[in-house]
Amino acid sequence: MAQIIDGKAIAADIRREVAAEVAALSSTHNVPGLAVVIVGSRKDSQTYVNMKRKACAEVGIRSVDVDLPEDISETALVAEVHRLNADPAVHGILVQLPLPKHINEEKILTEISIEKDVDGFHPLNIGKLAMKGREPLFVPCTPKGCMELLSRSGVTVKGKRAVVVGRSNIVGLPVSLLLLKADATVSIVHSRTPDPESIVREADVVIAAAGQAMMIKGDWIKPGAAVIDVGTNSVDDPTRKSGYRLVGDVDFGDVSKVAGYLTPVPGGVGPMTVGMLLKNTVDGAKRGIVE
Ligand SMILES: Nc1nc2c(c(=O)[nH]1)N[C@@H](CN(C=O)c1ccc(C(=O)N[C@@H](CCC(=O)O)C(=O)O)cc1)CN2
Repeated sequence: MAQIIDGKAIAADIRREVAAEVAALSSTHNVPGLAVVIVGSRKDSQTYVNMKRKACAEVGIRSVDVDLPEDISETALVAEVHRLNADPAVHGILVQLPLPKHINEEKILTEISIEKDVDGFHPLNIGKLAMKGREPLFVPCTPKGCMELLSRSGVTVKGKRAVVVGRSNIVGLPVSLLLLKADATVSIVHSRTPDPESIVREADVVIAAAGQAMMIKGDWIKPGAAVIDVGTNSVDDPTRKSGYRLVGDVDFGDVSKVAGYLTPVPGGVGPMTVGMLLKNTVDGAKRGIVE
């Protein structure tokens, strides 16, 4: 049976570490500030933004709440980002994704100052992540959380075969680059890969980020492999009051019989996304202090 990696507990450790750093910074009148920007009223985005704002309050980060209407123009949103870029009390800027269809996401992410890009999505930060010998100012939160879950569980990736399932800009691509930087031998499988099972079966480390509920079965997994499930898919569940439940990209019951390590959904990677955002904000604040 796999050892279950408790993302909630590891994220709580990270929050304690961040809170101690925030207290030290605040004692020298350098309170870290995070702008949390939401456009529109998507329910899932509101949930995530509320989680981020609450987490800031818990660790002592000053959250600057920016709630903008669904029909805001791209020009007005860019102006808002520029205002936050210029605000010395703001050390990090987080624009919750996805944005409404009429706004060019890439344009907005490119306008965020790279020194405040705590999401790590600016093309310059991603570019540096992709280059050997270069380090980005910030690493995207979910991929960074995956690596942290592995290292804090004693799983080394150096010299191992790692397979990433999915190639999104938010998770699949950056986590592949992080694994490569950590000296793993990395393959990416995606919707156009023939016979993905046979490639996943070679992996010592699997990162599942395809967005397909319970796609990865036990017979895809090499015995003893470490499996990190990034999927958050809601499926109907009439036995629940809400009528649904969250499941990952991994068939948890099946894979737990084969894998060496496995993250649950919920309670695995999700809480780490917020933990890493807090950590990035503190790192940004420390970098911004002029002695
Ligand atoms: N600007 C960004 N937008 C989005 C990001 C991001 O990193 N930056 N990631 C996702 C959503 N996300 C954070 O924004 C996020 C997703 C899930 C969780 C989480 O803790 N999930 C819980 C379950 C929560 C629930 O019950 O609904 C878990 O997995 O245990 C946190 C943050 C897209 N947008």
